[in-house]
Amino acid sequence: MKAVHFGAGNIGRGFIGLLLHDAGYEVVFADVNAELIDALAASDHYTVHEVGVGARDLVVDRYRAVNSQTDAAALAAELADADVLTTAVGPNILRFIAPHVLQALRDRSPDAPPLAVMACENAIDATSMLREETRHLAGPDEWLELERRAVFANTAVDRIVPGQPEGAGLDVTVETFSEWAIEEPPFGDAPPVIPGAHFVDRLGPYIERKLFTVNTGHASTAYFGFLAGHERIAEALADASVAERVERVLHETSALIVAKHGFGEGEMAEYREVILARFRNEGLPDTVERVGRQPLRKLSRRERFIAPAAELAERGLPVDALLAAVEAALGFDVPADPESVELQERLATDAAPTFVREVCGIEPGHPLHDRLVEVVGRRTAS
Ligand SMILES: NC(=O)C1=CN([C@@H]2O[C@H](COP(=O)(O)OP(=O)(O)OC[C@H]3O[C@@H](n4cnc5c(N)ncnc54)[C@H](O)[C@@H]3O)[C@@H](O)[C@H]2O)C=CC1
Ligand SMILES: O=P(O)(O)OC[C@H]1O[C@](O)(CO)[C@@H](O)[C@@H]1O
Repeated sequence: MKAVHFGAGNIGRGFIGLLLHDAGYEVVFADVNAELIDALAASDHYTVHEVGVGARDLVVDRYRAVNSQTDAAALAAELADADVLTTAVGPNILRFIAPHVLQALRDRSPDAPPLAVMACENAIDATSMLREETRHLAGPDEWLELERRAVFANTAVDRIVPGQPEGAGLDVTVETFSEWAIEEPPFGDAPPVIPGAHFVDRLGPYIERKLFTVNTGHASTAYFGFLAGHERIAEALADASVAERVERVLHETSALIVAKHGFGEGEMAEYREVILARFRNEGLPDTVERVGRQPLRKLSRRERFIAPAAELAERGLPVDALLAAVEAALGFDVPADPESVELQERLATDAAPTFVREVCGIEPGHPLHDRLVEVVGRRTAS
């Protein structure tokens, strides 16, 4: 069994690559980072170091590595007979993976079992996004033939993998917790066997609960923490004023998850506690700058702040804490993060309604619109 995994970064090596390896797959890492690919190609194993209760050191071996930018032939050869294709590259990068998926399907024997394609990104319906990009490249006639050669399944991935310390090499430090939920129905009665993952009938409730709790909570901690002058996430949450604002945000998003998906209030309270304890893990050298990275993506319509706030506003439920987190996100000024630089430039030039429409995707007339314009207007120059 072979899996080609795009993105040999933190989640790629520290989570998805590890679980595929443990499931018995020969893993082929594909990445555009030449230094990383060369290091992987020159090595025969790396170690995933867990930190937290019950931590273990886990060895990953039997992998190969291909530079997907410069070695198209080797990549195509690996993909042609792969069983599984996964990604952990970032949602904005999926469009660059689509040509490889298309090539893989063109080269695949029509008689081979379908390729299982699973995008493992922090985004709702990331695999569907990848499928749509691929379909678009193929055109309608060819797609009719090619789509039978793959199964596209959405997934939700949860494991905190911080930036790695200098000198760590290929080894990755991760938290002990991990969850990889995969929607089962697209596979019919033949889902791939990945013991570390779990298959669910409906992914929607899981991914929304995860994104609007783990990711909303983490990003809120990062933005409130950044403004309060903290460097690390654990340190930010030790600040009572940050923790209190994060908890208020999560009470709001939990109200949506309870109302929309039927999770119990008690169950959500426990879920929040587990998550906040994960963020407080002192063993994770996680920074507010990493967790707050790419603020424009995080402020977009289907993401962790605007999506729950919009739905709460539509239901007439409170959004004050979420709006406070949005305001904090607008103050994320990190010169090393290109999206943060663009954010600050837009705040200096855009009128608030323009920003709200173009960045947050909220149109006039939406119940969130006027309050969001007011919040953004406090940060814009005009
Ligand atoms: N780090 C974390 O704690 C978690 C991250 N995620 C998600 O996983 C995804 C990856 O995140 P990380 O691993 O943290 O990022 P990362 O930056 O460590 O890794 C991303 C990798 O993708 C590679 N890449 C970029 N463009 C590429 C391309 N065109 N083709 C092939 N590879 C390419 C980069 O070179 C890099 O090695 C993101 O969607 C993130 O939201 C999800 C859960 C947890
Ligand atoms: O690129 P993003 O969306 O910030 O993804 C990384 C986030 O995902 C998480 O691991 C949660 O699963 C957080 O640690 C981290 O903030």
